[in-house]
Amino acid sequence: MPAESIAAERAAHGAPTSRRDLLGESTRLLVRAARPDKHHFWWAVLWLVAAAALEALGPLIGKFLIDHYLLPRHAAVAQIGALLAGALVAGMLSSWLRYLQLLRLAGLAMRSVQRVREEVYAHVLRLPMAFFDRAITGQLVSRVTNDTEAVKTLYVQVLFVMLDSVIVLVGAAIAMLWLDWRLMLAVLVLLPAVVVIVAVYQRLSAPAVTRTRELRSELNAQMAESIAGMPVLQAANATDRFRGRFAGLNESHYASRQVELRANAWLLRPMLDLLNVVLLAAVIGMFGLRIQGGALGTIEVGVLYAFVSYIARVVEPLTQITMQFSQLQQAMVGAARVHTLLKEAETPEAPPQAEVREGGIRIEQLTFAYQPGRPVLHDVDLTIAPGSFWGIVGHTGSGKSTLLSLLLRFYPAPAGSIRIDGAPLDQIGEDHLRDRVGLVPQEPFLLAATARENITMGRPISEAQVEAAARAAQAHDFILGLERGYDTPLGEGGARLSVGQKQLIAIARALAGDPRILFLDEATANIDSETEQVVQRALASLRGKVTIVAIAHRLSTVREADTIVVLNHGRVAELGTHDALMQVGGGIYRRLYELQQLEDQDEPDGAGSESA
Ligand SMILES: Nc1ncnc2c1ncn2[C@@H]1O[C@H](COP(=O)(O)OP(=O)(O)OP(=O)(O)O)[C@@H](O)[C@H]1O
Repeated sequence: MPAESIAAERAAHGAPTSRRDLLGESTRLLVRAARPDKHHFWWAVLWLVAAAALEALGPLIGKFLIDHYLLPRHAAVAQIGALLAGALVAGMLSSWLRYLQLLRLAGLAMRSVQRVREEVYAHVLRLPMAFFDRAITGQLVSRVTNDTEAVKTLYVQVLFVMLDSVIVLVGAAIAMLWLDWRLMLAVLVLLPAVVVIVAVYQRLSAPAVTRTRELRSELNAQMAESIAGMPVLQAANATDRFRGRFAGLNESHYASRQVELRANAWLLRPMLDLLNVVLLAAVIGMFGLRIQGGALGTIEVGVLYAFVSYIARVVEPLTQITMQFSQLQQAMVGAARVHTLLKEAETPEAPPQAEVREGGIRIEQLTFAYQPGRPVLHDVDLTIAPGSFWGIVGHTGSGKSTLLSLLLRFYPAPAGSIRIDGAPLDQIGEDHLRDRVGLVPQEPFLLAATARENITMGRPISEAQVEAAARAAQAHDFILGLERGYDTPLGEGGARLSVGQKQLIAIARALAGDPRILFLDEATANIDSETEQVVQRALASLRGKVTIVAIAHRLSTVREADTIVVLNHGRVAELGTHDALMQVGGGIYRRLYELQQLEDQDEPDGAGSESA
């Protein structure tokens, strides 16, 4: 990604804050994830409508009983019995339909969330490295887990409660309209009051809801960071400070939740209860006026009964809808954050036009900047022949890792500045490139899995290939020495192995894909001299078969290289074999080498890590 767009992305990072954005983005996410299950949705709506209609029958039957049998004192047992049985059957049928719709909607909600979670994870795996420069692991994890869980709440609230409430509301409104449209108007006129209550509530609590969510993901982030850096944290005696910081965050989270809850407790429930009373008073008041005017016929007592029942049915769903608002808002914030993450541009996939065949690399006029106007590599020109062994050395910050990242296409280099076997790097298909190019990073990243799984990394690699790679990496013997050989679980992060052994597994993994090019990023920085020699032997055995580009702080690792590049402030300062570079009087390489020799004399154990 060009430096400009990295900066632009950085500026654009973060969840949307305006309410319209939240609603729009959350809805888009919900609809998209639920689309494959839309037939379930429509069935559920159908069941709900039928259930609401059956439910609306209850008060109507009640009205009929009062008007036709109770008030006229007409004891027609059979008819009354039939009406009561009808009400019972309608009630049972309605419950059964609700059960059916619940099954459909719950299934839809869970499958949709499953889809969202998988999509988010797959998306994160395809994001460019520039994204991870600014991403905070804990927050990212929080998006994939907590925020997708919040999306489920959204489905549950929107689909179960809201949909149900709206349909019951419409059913009751139709029944009231049929009974007495003037009374129905009196009830409806008061309904906008609910909209006002909800709007005021939202305005008061929305910032607190967003902040609560942010604080929760900060809590997660701090927890993740602390666990990852526990040895440093304890050694630096920083636990008290971290505990204090965590407590501070936790307190802010509590305060923010309090603001939300207060808005809920002071505004929502009391106002809605008040509304209920006002509605009842309005209906009863209208009846009172009619009595005074002498306009009340006996037949209207049944209507009064039905209205009082319906008002309860109207107010309950409204209460439900508004009471859910706090959770709904949290869920919307979560969904919008998931949506924002999904909008992050993925690494553009090159249409596979070219292939890595022999592993020759040509770098031409390569200039690269992470931030606009601050290049960290300048006019780098290198031609690396297939099968050759190159070392890259230089002071800290001279651009070695950046060069490697560009060669690995973790960041896009300017068009045409890097070619592999004559083809521009960006024209090589992603899968093919990753198959043909292996990386051994400085920190060997091992999965909590067996030695074999750590080498194959899920690729379809035969047992023979795994063993051949392990042999080439000089890892075969120590793996056989483990109690279950290749099937020995290595513990989390390879906890059971020494740093050197982990590094050899990482080399075996890189070789198992049968790469044409192998990059090593300070692969010997954390191992002792003895293990370094093992790595050197492994590299020597690959000479002529695989192009090797190794960044090394330890110059002994690349001493035997065909060519050593010395980078200085992002420029190629020196280039040649070890012997040639040692001849350069006052040269950087020679100074670095002599310095290291002095250090090695002071510290004969080298890096001093455990031996492999
Ligand atoms: N992701 C990044 N975003 C912004 N600047 C970066 C990034 N990575 C490295 N830099 C900057 O680029 C310059 C070169 O860094 P690079 O990591 O390539 O050096 P290096 O030679 O590998 O150093 P070291 O030996 O310490 O690993 C440094 O000034 C560094 O601050």
